[in-house]
Amino acid sequence: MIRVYAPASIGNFAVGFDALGAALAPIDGTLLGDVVEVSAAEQDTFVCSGDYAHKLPANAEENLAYQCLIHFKEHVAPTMPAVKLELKKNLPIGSGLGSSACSVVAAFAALDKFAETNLSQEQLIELMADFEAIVSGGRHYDNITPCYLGGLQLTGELIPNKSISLPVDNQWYYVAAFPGFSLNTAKARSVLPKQLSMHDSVEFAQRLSAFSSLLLTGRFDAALSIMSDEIAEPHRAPLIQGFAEAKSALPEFGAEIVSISGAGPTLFTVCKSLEAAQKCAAWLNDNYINEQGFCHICQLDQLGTRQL
Ligand SMILES: Nc1ncnc2c1ncn2[C@@H]1O[C@H](COP(=O)(O)OP(=O)(O)OP(=O)(O)O)[C@@H](O)[C@H]1O
Ligand SMILES: N[C@@H](CCO)C(=O)O
Repeated sequence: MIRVYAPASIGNFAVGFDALGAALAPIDGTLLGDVVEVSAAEQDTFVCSGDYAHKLPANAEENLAYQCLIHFKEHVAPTMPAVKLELKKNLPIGSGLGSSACSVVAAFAALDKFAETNLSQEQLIELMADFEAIVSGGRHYDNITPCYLGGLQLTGELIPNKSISLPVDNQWYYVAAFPGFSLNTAKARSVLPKQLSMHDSVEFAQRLSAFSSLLLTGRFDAALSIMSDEIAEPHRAPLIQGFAEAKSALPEFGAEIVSISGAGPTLFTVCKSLEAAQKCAAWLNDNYINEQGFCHICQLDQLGTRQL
């Protein structure tokens, strides 16, 4: 049997709309992500279990992990014998934590291992991005590649091998707070402007290229000083109850950056010490999340998708 874990991720990472994403590892060792198990069976079987299974359509055909299995059998490994594929759905849907990417990445990585198809990294990433595009209302890689490869990834169609890994300060801590309600990614994309002015396009290019270069040359504080989301956050913040209040309250507790993870409603902070992250997490627990929400202090998951 093959068992694969794929981690949650922060899409956009503030400065890189659709182009920069980071995989998350809670520092308490919690596995914040989906697990897919593939084993031999008499006939193809799909099982969806886990804390958030009941939030997905009851019909297997509408489940992305099952769709990955069908696609894999039809187009990648037609001679693969029958399997049982179980998705343990541990991430909330529409959370901004790359939940659909997690299922897709875990499913294709597990199937590739089980069938020994040895797809190249780029082939797998393309396949994963095709499926992510089905539900999110746009083809973007910023959950797929960090989830698959780990770390912080500068990623997209134009980029050689689809992704370049960027370093971060290993003293940075990230607080990820899911408030407990969902925000559909396609809806959160529909509120964005369809076009950017010349000024905004140039500024976006400058910010992302400078941020990446500063990280690559180890100038981490300078990178933080220009880390802000001028593209998506202003349009999405009004959709997320409590975000504006959190954004103005958290710097007092040591948050260097407060922004939206992916399409939201998960909020993330970057903090330069564990103590600051703990204070931010305490505030978020008291003020941002409801009974269905959760909050984790994280560092980056450098391993990405792996066999358990
Ligand atoms: N295995 C799956 N995991 C997540 N969503 C799935 C899955 N299978 C089908 N879906 C459907 O795909 C849609 C995912 O919606 P959406 O893109 O808003 O969520 P998301 O990927 O969880 O968001 P985010 O990337 O912000 O975490 C939902 O309609 C959900 O029912
Ligand atoms: N970059 C995507 C991530 C979706 O999780 C967006 O912001 O819409």
